[in-house]
Amino acid sequence: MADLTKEQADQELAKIRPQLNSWRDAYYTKDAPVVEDNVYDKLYNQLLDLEKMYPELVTSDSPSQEVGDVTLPDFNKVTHDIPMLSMGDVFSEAELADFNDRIEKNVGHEVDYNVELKIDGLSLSLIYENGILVQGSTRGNGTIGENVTENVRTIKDIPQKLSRPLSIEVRGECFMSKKEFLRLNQERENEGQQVFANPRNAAAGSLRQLDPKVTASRKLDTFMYTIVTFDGLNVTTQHGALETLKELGFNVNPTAQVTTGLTGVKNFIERYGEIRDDLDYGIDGVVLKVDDLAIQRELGNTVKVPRWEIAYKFPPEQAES
Ligand SMILES: NC(=O)c1cc2c(N)ncc(C(N)=O)c2s1
Repeated sequence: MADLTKEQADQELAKIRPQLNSWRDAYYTKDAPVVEDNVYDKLYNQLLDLEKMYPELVTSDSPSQEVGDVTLPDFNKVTHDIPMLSMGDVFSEAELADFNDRIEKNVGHEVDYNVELKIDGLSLSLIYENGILVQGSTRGNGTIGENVTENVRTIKDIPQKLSRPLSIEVRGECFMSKKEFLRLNQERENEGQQVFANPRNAAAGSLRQLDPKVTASRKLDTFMYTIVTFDGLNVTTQHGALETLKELGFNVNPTAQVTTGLTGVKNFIERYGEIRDDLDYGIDGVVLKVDDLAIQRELGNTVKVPRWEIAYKFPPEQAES
């Protein structure tokens, strides 16, 4: 490529990057390559030449910054600036009442809870810069997770680009539906491979894959439920955060409800405890979160878990006879 001035190179790159990204997204996320490899490679090499000429023009959403289909010997690690904490568990209504009493004593009044299903999957963090997905990672030990960005790009319900050019982090659960779990295990059995024990293991084994093409061959889903950083967002409650996540293009579980104190929580637990087997995704409990985000911040976290949320756990599902 004849030497271009920096401005000419910048203009060229502004055309080449989105074209390569859309071709790559089609390849990974829609199982539908739209160009021959040699066409993609030719344009990709033009991008590399220009970025070599002017390294300062490399952007985080450039295809050259993604690992692409290289199979890594191991995952790159990421540090969670805000730790991905686990959550306290309770197993009875009495313990739930104790949790509520502690909160009311701490804040001095009754609080609203946002009540959500606890999805039986694995935690996922997604980071967007100017609305572009730049990193997907697992929880890991809560502080150090695995970089699974290329794998995340193959999950169809995760937006590669937000409906607004926001720089935010969001978190949720990656899971495999019971239907996909049965299909995958049948396929593995037909191929003489070991089957997965349950949908959660299958989801973890599919997301934590070194080869994104393997992840792309399995149908993973997500329910996003937390906005970690709120730059450019006016969100004051957890139920408002779920509405905003939906507006931004994320998949959000539709069952969440706001209750005043524990009123209604018992019914929610009983209802979903009864229809649990009919859902196409696994749940292992119900999560109560103080709905007001300012009160969440006031309550803060203990060393290990937030004070403002609790998981009410269902008894383990009866293994299918
Ligand atoms: N470890 C955690 O903090 C959470 C874990 C989960 C989970 N597995 N499913 C749903 C939610 C939710 N709706 O908030 C949470 S929160």
